[in-house]
Amino acid sequence: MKILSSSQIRDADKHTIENEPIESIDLMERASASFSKWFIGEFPGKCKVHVVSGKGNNGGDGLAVARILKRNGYEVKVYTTSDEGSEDFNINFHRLPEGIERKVVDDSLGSIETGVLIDALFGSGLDRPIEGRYAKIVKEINQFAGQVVSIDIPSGVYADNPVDGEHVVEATHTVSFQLPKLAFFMAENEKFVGDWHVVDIGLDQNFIDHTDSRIHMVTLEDVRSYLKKPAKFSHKGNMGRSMLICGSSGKMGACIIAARAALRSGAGLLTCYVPAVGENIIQTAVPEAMAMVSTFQDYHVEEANFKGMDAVGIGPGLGTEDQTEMALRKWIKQLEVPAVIDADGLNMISSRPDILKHVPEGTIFTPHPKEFSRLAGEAEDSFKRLEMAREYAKKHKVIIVLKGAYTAVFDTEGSVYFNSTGNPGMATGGSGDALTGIITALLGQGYSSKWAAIVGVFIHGLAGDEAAEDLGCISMTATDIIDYLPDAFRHVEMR
Ligand SMILES: NC(=O)C1=CN([C@@H]2O[C@H](COP(=O)(O)OP(=O)(O)OC[C@H]3O[C@@H](n4cnc5c(N)ncnc54)[C@H](OP(=O)(O)O)[C@@H]3O)[C@@H](O)[C@H]2O)[C@@H](O)CC1
Ligand SMILES: Nc1ncnc2c1ncn2[C@@H]1O[C@H](COP(=O)(O)OP(=O)(O)O)[C@@H](O)[C@H]1O
Ligand SMILES: [K+]
Repeated sequence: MKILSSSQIRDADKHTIENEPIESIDLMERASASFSKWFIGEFPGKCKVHVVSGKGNNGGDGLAVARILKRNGYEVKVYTTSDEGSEDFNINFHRLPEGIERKVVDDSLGSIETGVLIDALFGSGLDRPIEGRYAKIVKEINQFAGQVVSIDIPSGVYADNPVDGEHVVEATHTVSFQLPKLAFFMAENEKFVGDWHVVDIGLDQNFIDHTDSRIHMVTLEDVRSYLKKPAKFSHKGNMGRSMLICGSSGKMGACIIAARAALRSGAGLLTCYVPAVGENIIQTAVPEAMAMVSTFQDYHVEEANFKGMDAVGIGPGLGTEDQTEMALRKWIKQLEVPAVIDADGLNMISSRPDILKHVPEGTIFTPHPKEFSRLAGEAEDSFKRLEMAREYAKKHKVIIVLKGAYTAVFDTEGSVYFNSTGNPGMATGGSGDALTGIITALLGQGYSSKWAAIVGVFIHGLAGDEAAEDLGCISMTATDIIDYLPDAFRHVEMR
């Protein structure tokens, strides 16, 4: 699914009006009906609804929603900041039926104690920080004890840019029209956006498909169409010979997690290259994997032999000893197969950036934001980090998997793919190691680097979601994510 900017959505809006054709007021009615349908599903008890409308089209949506909800049996009160506004606002203002209490407010809504509040103050037309009387209204909205539902976008949030004002609505839910907005994927907007939902308002899909956007959200359908089905005559030798270079004294757990995740992701033959301390551990904990053992006891020093491998994963539990760093340099120089580099592997590259020039094109880096800032520098906000990661991936010809609540995969051409699975239960030690194992296994099975990363991240999050459903976010561990990988793969395979 594409993510379009505000101006691209406005173009889609205009195009739909001219080509469907549909009157602008009827498109507003369709959007408001879609919102109302969502609202009625979410709040089936006919609660009291307070609709706060600004004078633009977002406010116009609010007025139409007020009318539709009233018709559906809700007790509705409307607060407008003006009795006149955009053309479609005016039409909907006059369409408000009897029985809806209405109030034109200056800087205060008055006391609102119960019910649900709908925020239709500002939408995608916001072009400056909220101040003055509007700021006071936003303050009151945020003091309201009940749930707040924002139409299209919380008032004060920009779709494509960081928030720049102090006064921003903190919604419980945001119901966005047609597509999600880039702002929803940014960590600092979580408290404004709340849970977000998308409702279809029938904008021209063909126009959207032909609109040039390099920002995507990965859906189940995308992953389904890229998931490789094992061939009938496949055998362990052609399901990928993968190697994980991992482990050091005290960090063998990372290696076990990555190895188990790789095996649950279809790795045909898996070899774990470990320091001597890890031999018994890995052979006992993961009997399906072969062990290649370095001569040194506690950490990696040796040159690994990648001969016959289809894919390599480097990083889980490696540590950052000087000798391991020298070994990493050698491994990278002799890499001839697709590789994923994680954790300490990335930290060593950060401290010795000259290693970067030896990293083959298409290698996957999987940093969390802290590791990314070590690689590329601190970012002021998530929007800037997105641009930095995009530039980094293009410049160094690597795939960046920037991990977080919405993990983003950046390809070498400047496109970014936001993941749509996963949950806070995955914020637990070892879940990144599981991801490295999954991606290594997919690389070994012949997925391109880009799709190994996109599919791997999606499956990893989906396994986390399945685990959370049974075990809850608080108790689940990285091992649980691995245990639910079979469910996740089956879920994607199901047609
Ligand atoms: N295709 C779609 O997605 C569809 C979209 N639709 C809906 O339209 C919404 C966009 O509507 P919109 O363009 O009228 O903008 P909106 O946000 O209501 O603002 C209006 C005015 O507010 C003002 N203003 C701005 N900032 C301000 C500030 N800080 N403080 C004070 N005032 C400020 C500014 O006027 P100014 O004061 O500058 O003259 C601006 O013109 C969209 O979010 C969705 O809900 C649907 O109806 C149909 C299909
Ligand atoms: N709140 C969250 N929602 C969804 N996924 C998350 C969340 N927090 C963490 N994750 C996922 O869990 C993994 C954590 O990886 P990482 O930070 O490397 O942890 P570790 O080093 O402990 O393995 C990433 O894939 C990340 O996307
Ligand atoms: K709004």
